[in-house]
Parts: sequence; structure tokens; C-alpha cells
Amino acid sequence: MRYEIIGPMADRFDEVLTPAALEFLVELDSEFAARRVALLDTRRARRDRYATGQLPDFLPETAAIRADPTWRVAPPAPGLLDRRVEITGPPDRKMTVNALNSGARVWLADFEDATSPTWHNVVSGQLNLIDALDRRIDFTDARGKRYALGDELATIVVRPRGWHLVEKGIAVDGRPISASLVDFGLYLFHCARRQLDAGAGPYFYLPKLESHHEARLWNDVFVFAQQRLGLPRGTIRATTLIETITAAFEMEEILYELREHSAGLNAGRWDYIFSVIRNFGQWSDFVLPDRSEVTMTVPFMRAYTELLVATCHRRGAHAIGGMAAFVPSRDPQVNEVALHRVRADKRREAGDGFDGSWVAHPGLVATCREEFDAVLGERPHQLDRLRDDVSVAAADLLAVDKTPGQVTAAGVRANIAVALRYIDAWLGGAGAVALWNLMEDAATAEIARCQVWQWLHHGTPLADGGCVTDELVRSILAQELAELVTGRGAADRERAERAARIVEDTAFGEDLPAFFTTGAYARHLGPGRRLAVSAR
Ligand SMILES: CC(=O)SCCNC(=O)CCNC(=O)[C@H](O)C(C)(C)COP(=O)(O)OP(=O)(O)OC[C@H]1O[C@@H](n2cnc3c(N)ncnc32)[C@H](O)[C@@H]1OP(=O)(O)O
Ligand SMILES: O=CC(=O)O
Ligand SMILES: [Mg+2]
Repeated sequence: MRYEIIGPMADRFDEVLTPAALEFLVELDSEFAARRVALLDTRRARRDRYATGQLPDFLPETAAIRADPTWRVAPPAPGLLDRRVEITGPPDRKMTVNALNSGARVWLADFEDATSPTWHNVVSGQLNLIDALDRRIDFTDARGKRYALGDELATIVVRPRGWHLVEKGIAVDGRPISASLVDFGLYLFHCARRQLDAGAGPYFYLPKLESHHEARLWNDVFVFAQQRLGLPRGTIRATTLIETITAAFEMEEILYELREHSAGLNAGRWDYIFSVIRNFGQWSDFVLPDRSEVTMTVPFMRAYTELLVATCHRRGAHAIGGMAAFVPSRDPQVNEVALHRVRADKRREAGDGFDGSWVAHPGLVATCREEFDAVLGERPHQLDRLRDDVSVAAADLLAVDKTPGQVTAAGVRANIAVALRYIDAWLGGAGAVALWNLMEDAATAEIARCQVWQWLHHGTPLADGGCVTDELVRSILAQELAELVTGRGAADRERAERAARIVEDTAFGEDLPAFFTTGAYARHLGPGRRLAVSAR
């Protein structure tokens, strides 16, 4: 197999893209590429079945795994025992320093939802991780502000991109390589030994899995990679995000597949909501109200998080909470509301038995810590809280029609505005942005554009009169675009127009594309030379 670097080489990229590291990626690709493609086909077939009215259920063929009370996941690895606060964010240079110094126990260095997968972001993110581990990342910015690592740093956990994405910057035999394998492989290759020398290990978060077969693929990747790099089996640890409705039916099986390498499960709420719409959006009893109304306390979300905690603790695995989207604001009143909402979210999670949770911003670390301290005290986790009281049936996970709330004209406009502005930022290289005091990333933007599609598809009535029509959404998009481009130069205006076309293509059409990122990446991001990329 022959590899080729398609992306341009910038300063120090050769330290990441070494011949040995690239050979390792090629080995991973040749071993696992075909299985990845087959699993993506299975995803499509499953979605097609849901389109004909079938609904998911717990799997009969894995009942024995669920019924067997004896198995447990591996004990927590060094640096992952106490995870009461985890901060997330893209591994850009400044945020790497800020996240590691934030006081959180863990930093999720994110190549997925929070990163726009430009070639520069992908390679420089890896470089920043190497530099952070070598303590070579200190710098002074243009304003003269100095960034330097402190003494107490968060444990690094890397989230590679999901199985659906490819990386055009590296071609193997003329085709783009799996983005998951690039992010995982480069980090493991360069940083596993560095992490072990520092008393931790190579740790990962696994995003957007849809089944235990996909967990098995990751486990096989881990076994192969450890053997190839001479790392003892079980060195790698991975927390799996349960952020698709189909994975919620296979939580126990996912832990089982990864049990030698598992570090628990995380309730990835935003992608979870997105996956419900993606899979069942065409059914009228799955129409959701305004995005702001789909909170963690509505019945189908509550069922999923309760099941997640109970499942994890039965198997000795950490249960990690999700992301409240409110970010601090410079406006004191807005800030007070944001902190209050984040506190309520973390209090509920700690009370429900989660062992820790996520924050999006350093200004939220203390709030999350206080709520978990109040429940955990000196204990590093609450794995002993078995939640035998929890009983969740398939119908509870699918009780989307019990979600209270309405669809309003303001909700339609908010979704269009968020989708447009987020995609515009993403095309510009920013994978996470604060919009109207909320953190927006690929997962939250996917909800926004899918809800528009869903409401259009159903001609959903609006609480304030009228209903969602093609005319309405197009006129809102035109207004929002006009507002966005006001005062912009030609290049930025053109980028916003491209973003608007992506919104049209992925939210206003007959069919609902599974992800906006796949098609938008194929057409608009990544290195200049075009490789054939299918928008799966
Ligand atoms: C659905 C999911 O998957 S959730 C997980 C994925 N999403 C994320 O990880 C989003 C993470 N959060 C962020 O990216 C940011 O907080 C944003 C984009 C939402 C807001 O960032 P900003 O607009 O820079 O916020 P703000 O101006 O308040 O930041 C203040 C300081 O905190 C830093 N900061 C903010 N968020 C983070 C973070 N998550 N990690 C590290 N540093 C951060 C900023 O860099 C800035 O640093 P400076 O004072 O040295 O310049
Ligand atoms: O990745 C997290 C989510 O909520 O999506
Ligand atoms: Mg997600």
C-alpha cells in the first residue's frame, strides 16, 4: 500500500507526519478500512429499516451478556480514578494550555464536535498535544499575554473523529484514510510512551458509535495497535459516548466489547437528540418542540441517562455526565442565569449517580466541582451506587412523544440562525463557538438543521400561528444571511453564502442527509486537491 501526504506541510508538521507514524497509519488502514466501510453500510441499512417503521429494541442475540452478572470492565487507570470535572475543547495552542490549567481533572482534547477538521487543525492539534506532554507549549500571544503550563494538569483524553469521517490530507492507494484512525493513530504513536512515562496512559473518548459492532472494531484496533507498538494489552483506555439512540440499546454490549480497555460511558446529550431526529425524523410522533425545550428532564432523555448510570455501575465503569451548553458571559445578569443553569444540571447528574461531568469553559469548572464535591466528598467516584431502582424499557427510550413544549416561530428562526452561523464558523476553521450565550458545536448545530428539516417535512404548526413552510424557512434564511454578511469583506461574504447553501442542502431538501459534516468536508474543507470522498 502506498501513502501520499496531500495536505500542505507547514512549520513542524514533519514532527507529526514522520515516515514511521505514517507507516503505522497505513497498517491500521489496511487492517481495518474494509470493516469500517462495512459498518457504515450497516448503519445505512439500519436507518432504512427505521424509515419503513421498524423501531430499535434490546438485542435478543446478546441477552446472555446482559444477563451474566459476573463480568466487569477494567479497574480505573492512573489519572482516571477521579473524574468529577472534565473540560472539553479543541486542541488549539491557547486552549490546550487553558484547559490543562483549568483545575478540571480531565481534559477532553476534541478532534470531533469541537474541531473543524481543516488539515491545519488536525495536524497542529497533534503537535500541540506532543508539545504539551513535553512541556514545550508555553508562549506569549500578540497582546503580550503569557501562556504557561502550571504544576497541576488535567489528564489528557483524546477524542478522535467518528467512523463516518475521512481525512483527505493523507491518501492510501489514492483514497482518503479514515479520520478516526488518523486522530487515534497519530496520538497513540507519538504520545503513548510520553503519557506512560508521565504516570498516565493513552486515553480516548469514542464518539458517535451506533452499535456494539463498532465498539468491537475499536477494541480490535486497540489490540492491534498495542501489539504493533509494543504496549501491554489493556494500556489504552476508552470512554464511549452513548450519543446515538441505537447505542442506548446496546450500552451493556458496548462495555462488554471494550471491557479490557473501557473507562466507562458518557451521556453525549446533543448528538443523542440529533440521532433521534436523524433516525426517526419522518415519523409524526417523533416531532420535537423548540430546541430549548428538549432538556435533560424530558422523559426520553431522563430514561437514557438513568439507564446509563445503572448500566455503568453494575459493570464497575464510570458514568460521566454531559455538556450543559450555557457558557459564561461578560453581562453579569446573563452570567448569573448561565451559572445557575449549569449548577442545576450538574446537581441533577451528581444526585443521579454520575461520577463526574463535562464543562465547556474554564469558568464553569468550580460550579461543576462544587456540585460533585457535595455528593462525592472525599470519594473519587460513586461506583458503589448501583441504581437497582432503575428500570428502563425500550418504550421509555423511545417516548419522544411525551416531550412537552411547542414549536414557535422564534424556535425556527433560532435554529436557522445557529445552523448558518455555526457552519460559517466551521468553514472558517472554528469548530466551537459561543452564539447567544450558548456553546455551539457540530452536535448542537446538527440538531438545529435537522429540526428545521423535521418541521418542514411535517408542515408543523407553529404555536404563534401558521406552520413551517418552505417559503417561511427560505425567507428566514435570507434575512439571517443578510444580517450575517453586513459589513463583511468579499471572502467572508462568500463563506457565509456557502454556509447558507449548506443549510439549504441539508435542512430544506426532500431527504435528510445523515451528517452535514461529511458532505461539507468533501466539498469545502481539507487540502485543495480533490480526492473522491463519498458524503456518507
Ligand atoms: C456536544 C459536545 O460535544 S460538547 C464538547 C465539544 N464542545 C466543546 O468542547 C466546546 C468547548 N468550548 C469552547 O470551545 C469555548 O468555550 C467557546 C468557543 C464556546 C467559547 O470560547 P470563547 O469565545 O473564547 O470564550 P471566552 O471569551 O469566554 O473565553 C475566555 C477564556 O477562556 C478560554 N476558554 C474558553 N473555553 C475554553 C475551553 N473549553 N478550554 C480551554 N480554554 C477555554 C478562552 O480561550 C479564553 O482564554 P483567554 O482569556 O486566555 O483568551
Ligand atoms: O459529544 C457530546 C454530545 O453531547 O454530543
Ligand atoms: Mg457528540
